Amino acid sequence: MSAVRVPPRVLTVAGSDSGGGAGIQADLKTMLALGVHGMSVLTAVTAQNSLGVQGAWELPVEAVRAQYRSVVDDIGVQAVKTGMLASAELVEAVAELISGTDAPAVVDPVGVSKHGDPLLAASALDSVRTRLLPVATVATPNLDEVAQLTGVRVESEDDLRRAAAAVLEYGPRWVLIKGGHLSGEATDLLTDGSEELLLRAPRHDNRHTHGTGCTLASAIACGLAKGCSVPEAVTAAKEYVTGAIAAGFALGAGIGPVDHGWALRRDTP
Ligand SMILES: Nc1ncnc2c1ncn2[C@@H]1O[C@H](COP(=O)(O)OP(=O)(O)O)[C@@H](O)[C@H]1O
Ligand SMILES: Cc1ncc(COP(=O)(O)OP(=O)(O)O)c(N)n1
Repeated sequence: MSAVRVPPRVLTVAGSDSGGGAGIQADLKTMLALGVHGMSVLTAVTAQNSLGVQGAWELPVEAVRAQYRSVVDDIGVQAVKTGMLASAELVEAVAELISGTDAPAVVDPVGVSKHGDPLLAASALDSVRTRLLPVATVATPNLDEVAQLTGVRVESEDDLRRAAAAVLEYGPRWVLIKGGHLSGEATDLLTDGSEELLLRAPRHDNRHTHGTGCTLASAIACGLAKGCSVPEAVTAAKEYVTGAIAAGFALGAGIGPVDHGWALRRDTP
């Protein structure tokens, strides 16, 4: 009789993207593609498509707490990933829940969508700095989020180091500064303040990049849940997101999604 295999379990705490390219939908697709059991705590609902965000509604704090407790107290988690948290109240509640959970946390401090639509209230920035970043195993800000959180503007690869140092001041164990919005190669910097890893990938000339940040952060959480070190998990996640961007496809009239299924097709003869 063969033993029943129980896959690692990963929880995403994030908002819904009705268009299926980012948010909870991107996270769960990434988790399926990378062989873990994905679970979700919904924080907000967005009406969203390839053209932008047409509306957003956050959930009550008690609904977020209840979902989290249902999952963690019964099923258990090997890693948690956070995305859109919308308000200071939700940021603080989620930070408190994570601090009481014995699992690594990947914090994607989502601020605005690719189209410039706000996904986090300006009044929540301080809670992200002082409550959420300190409980992160890895924080994954993009360049706009770094500027919002620290005031550091990144225009070159050298600036990535200054940005990373500024984010580490808030207490995450590691920070991955995503250089996807820089010109040239798609270079990200991972550091814990002593070890440093520059992750370079060719820039794909593909406009269908909706959901890149959510996909990368979820893939990191999957690696951590499988027992990888942070540098190993980030290296594998970068390879996954790069492939997903290369295979991104047109949907709607605007920016289409990355292709979460590309690795499944590669791995399935
Ligand atoms: N056109 C691209 N080609 C290759 N990699 C990219 C491209 N755009 C973004 N990336 C990579 O995708 C990941 C997510 O980065 P980014 O798009 O900056 O995040 P966000 O979606 O949070 O704005 C990073 O690893 C970044 O380097
Ligand atoms: C509901 C929701 N959450 C997060 C985002 C931002 O996703 P990201 O992966 O950073 O991708 P872009 O929106 O920048 O393409 C979102 N749009 N919606």
